[in-house]
Parts: sequence; C-alpha cells; structure tokens
Amino acid sequence: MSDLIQRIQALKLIPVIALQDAELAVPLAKALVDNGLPAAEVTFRTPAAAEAIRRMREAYPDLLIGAGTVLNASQVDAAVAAGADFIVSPGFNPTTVRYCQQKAIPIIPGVNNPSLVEQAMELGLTQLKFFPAEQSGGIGMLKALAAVYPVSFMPTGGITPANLADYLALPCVMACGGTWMVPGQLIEARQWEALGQLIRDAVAQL
Ligand SMILES: O=C(O)C(=O)C[C@H](O)[C@H](O)COP(=O)(O)O
Repeated sequence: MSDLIQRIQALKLIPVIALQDAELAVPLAKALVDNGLPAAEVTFRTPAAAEAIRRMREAYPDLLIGAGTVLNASQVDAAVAAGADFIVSPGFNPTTVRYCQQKAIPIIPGVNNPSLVEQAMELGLTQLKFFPAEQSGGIGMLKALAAVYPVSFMPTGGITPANLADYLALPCVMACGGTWMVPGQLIEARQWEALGQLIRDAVAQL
C-alpha cells in the first residue's frame, strides 16, 4: 500500500475516466503517458471498464491503473484480473473493504463525514477518497476532518483547474481525482490532440 500511495502522491492528480468503448482505452492511455500524467482511474460505471483496464495494462505495463466506482466483490475480482493496481469506491462499504483486505488488494474507499472516517480507521485504513468533495463541504470540511483524524484524502467530485491548487496545498491531501482533463466527448470523438492539451494544462498546474 505505501508504494502505491507514494506513486499517487507523486502524481498529485488521478484522471477519472468513464470509457464507453474499450477500443478507446489504449489511445487514451497513450495520451495520458505522452502528456505527463501516467495514471488512470477507470470507473466501473461502464461495461467496458474491465476490458479497458486489460488493454491499458497490456500496452502500458507501468501505467498506474485504478478501478473506480467499484461497488462489490465481483467487480474487485474483475478489476484485479484485468490488471488494476488498486480499487476505489465512491462510498464506504465495509464488505468490499474487508474483501480487498483479505486478498491484499489496496482499496481507497470514499467517505464524506466523521462517522465514515472512523469506520474506515477501524478497518485500518488511513488513505481515503473524499467524495463528493465540493458537494460535501470542500476544503472547509477537509480541514475540519484533518484537524481530528490522522488520515490522508483524495478529494474527487467538483475539482477543477480553479480549485485544484487550493486542495493540493492542504497537507492532508495526497492527490486529487478529476474528470476535466479527460472529458468523454473528446475521447469518444478521438480528439487526441485536444485531449493532450487538456492533460498538459492540468499537469502544468501541479
Ligand atoms: O465514479 C466514481 O467513483 C467517482 O468518483 C465519480 C467521479 O469521480 C466524479 O463524478 C468526478 O467528478 P468530477 O471531477 O466533478 O467530474
């Protein structure tokens, strides 16, 4: 887990992706790698997720790949079989967390209030997603949580170029998640140049 967290901390930004078509996975991974952001959180919000992860892993063995929106054990299995390095969930589901822990699979579950942070800590977790970040009180809420709990957060949801730096400046923030540098319309339209520019602009802010 600590190696993984170091990699996430070094990247500072994890692009969150919903891919409609696994054919788009490798060109998207190429755009991310070529433009300086070698990571992807591929969400299980689409049926293409596992195949997209498999193709990315095959083409880019060193790419940091998370599986996002993982809601249950069978999605954990599918993600890991496809080559995911870690699991992310939008909420805190103790069943999914325990399943990952039994299999020694890193999981970063989502929380957005003190009670959930405490439940996560009880299971030994100290790196958590803060989701949905802006809608849950944003930076003010994170500061309040960090004052009480020795945990690090990956805020996701409502992170934009306008607030990224403020989130990253908080000592409790290990990285942010966001979609703005990998918008679905550009990916589906295979606008790799435009996408590359968005990714470069995001990296330039880090
Ligand atoms: O599916 C998940 O597990 C999620 O975490 C949801 C996405 O991360 C957010 O919807 C991203 O929010 P935006 O960056 O505001 O577009």
